[in-house]
Amino acid sequence: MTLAAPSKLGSGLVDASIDVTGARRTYELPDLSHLVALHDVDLSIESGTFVSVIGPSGCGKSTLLRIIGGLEQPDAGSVTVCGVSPKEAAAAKALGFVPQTPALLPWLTVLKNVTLPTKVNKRRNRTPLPDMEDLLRKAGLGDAMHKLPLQLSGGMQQRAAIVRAFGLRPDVMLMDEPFSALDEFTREALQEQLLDLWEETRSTVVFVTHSVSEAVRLSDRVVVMAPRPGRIVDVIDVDLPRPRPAALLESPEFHHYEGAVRDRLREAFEHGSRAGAAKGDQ
Ligand SMILES: Nc1ncnc2c1ncn2[C@@H]1O[C@H](COP(=O)(O)OP(=O)(O)OP(=O)(O)O)[C@@H](O)[C@H]1O
Repeated sequence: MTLAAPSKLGSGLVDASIDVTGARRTYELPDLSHLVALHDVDLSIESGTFVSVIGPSGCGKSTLLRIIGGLEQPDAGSVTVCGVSPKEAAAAKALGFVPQTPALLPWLTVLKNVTLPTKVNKRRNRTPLPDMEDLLRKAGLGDAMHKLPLQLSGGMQQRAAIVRAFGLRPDVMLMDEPFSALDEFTREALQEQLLDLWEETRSTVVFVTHSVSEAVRLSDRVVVMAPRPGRIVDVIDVDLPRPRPAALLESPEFHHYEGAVRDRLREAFEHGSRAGAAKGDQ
């Protein structure tokens, strides 16, 4: 399903697309050998699309996310976000980031945590910011907004972190395994809330995950990566209707896409193991 792009971006930039062309990232290791974390990666993401990135551990998912976010530079190739360099996009406050752990400030209430970035970040040409209390209520945190993070479960803290990130109305949202520490049911509930928030904001999302069902449920497209060297081996379009309630996970159509992603992922794992064995890895 192709989603309509927002008519005007909050950051004032033109179009919330992402273009990665021929990106390569090599790390020098302590023994002076080189590890190719990303090898000639090409990826085009249309504005307003939800894209998941999945692949075996060490295949370069987080490296790709960091490069898109401007936190690392590729050794070769180019990256544009909203038509400009990642650093320019970050400076225009077009980028949002949700890490694996919520990283809330422990001495501030949930409400103060989520409103702090909107007070700190001065933005030009921005569309009005959402009512954060309303967003917290929609995320099921209505009764928790005046509590401190330590009084909340891990799932509630991560929900607050997601509200905080979406509250800035970023044009592009980068999410690095935000639900990895949560149990399956909390995870499913948060997927639903994330989709609700995304329906409102229509940010372009790049979401790193190890879960096949999570990738299929959330995404318009699933990018499958393989390691040694880190690269994209397939991009699978998920043509399922939205909204996608939990009941959809039981449907034959959903299982079809899960099977397709799992097959490609299995190949990526097998290739990674062969390449590792050839190099003498354990
Ligand atoms: N700063 C660094 N210095 C050296 N090697 C690095 C560095 N950052 C990442 N790597 C290596 O690059 C490869 C890709 O790492 P990356 O974290 O992008 O993988 P990933 O797919 O996100 O893994 P995971 O699923 O385990 O989080 C890995 O082999 C990792 O050890």
